[in-house]
Amino acid sequence: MIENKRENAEELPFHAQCKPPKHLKIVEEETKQATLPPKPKEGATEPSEIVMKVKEERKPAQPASDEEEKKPAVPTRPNKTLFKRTQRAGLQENSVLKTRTGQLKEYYNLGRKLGHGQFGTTFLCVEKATGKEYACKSISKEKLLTSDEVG
Ligand SMILES: Nc1ncnc2c1ncn2[C@@H]1O[C@H](COP(=O)(O)OP(=O)(O)OP(=O)(O)O)[C@@H](O)[C@H]1O
Repeated sequence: MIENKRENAEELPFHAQCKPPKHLKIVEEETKQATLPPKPKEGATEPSEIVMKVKEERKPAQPASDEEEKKPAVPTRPNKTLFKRTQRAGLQENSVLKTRTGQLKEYYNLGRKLGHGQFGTTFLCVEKATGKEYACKSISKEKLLTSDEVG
């Protein structure tokens, strides 16, 4: 069939005959890469159809490898950590005193509960030495940001 076409092609105008042989070479290379079973060369008369079949067979095989490659690139976890940060008190670890100050109750008398917020509870407390009143807010350590999270 091909040879017949080529013979006929020589009789036709020159510009109409150059392209078909080039397409046939490209299609044969792609079918080999896809390890398709050898097909009769009768399909060679319609190279565009063969190309479509090769692409369709590669699609189901590629999503698995694509997902593996995309997994580390997809920034889903950073978004989750950002979401967690908004749930925290916003206090940084290094804003907490490093030195021991003694027991709170050693210096203050804890009074009634004034109220509570999202991150902790606030109590009235009175300084023993001066009798001055303060609001003392108790925050869970889990609500504090670590230095890693601040970066
Ligand atoms: N100095 C204060 N005097 C009197 N009441 C106070 C004082 N500070 C806090 N309170 C009471 O305690 C409640 C909780 O205070 P807090 O500072 O924890 O509120 P918040 O900022 O909404 O908390 P969060 O930041 O954890 O959501 C307040 O709504 C208020 O009623």
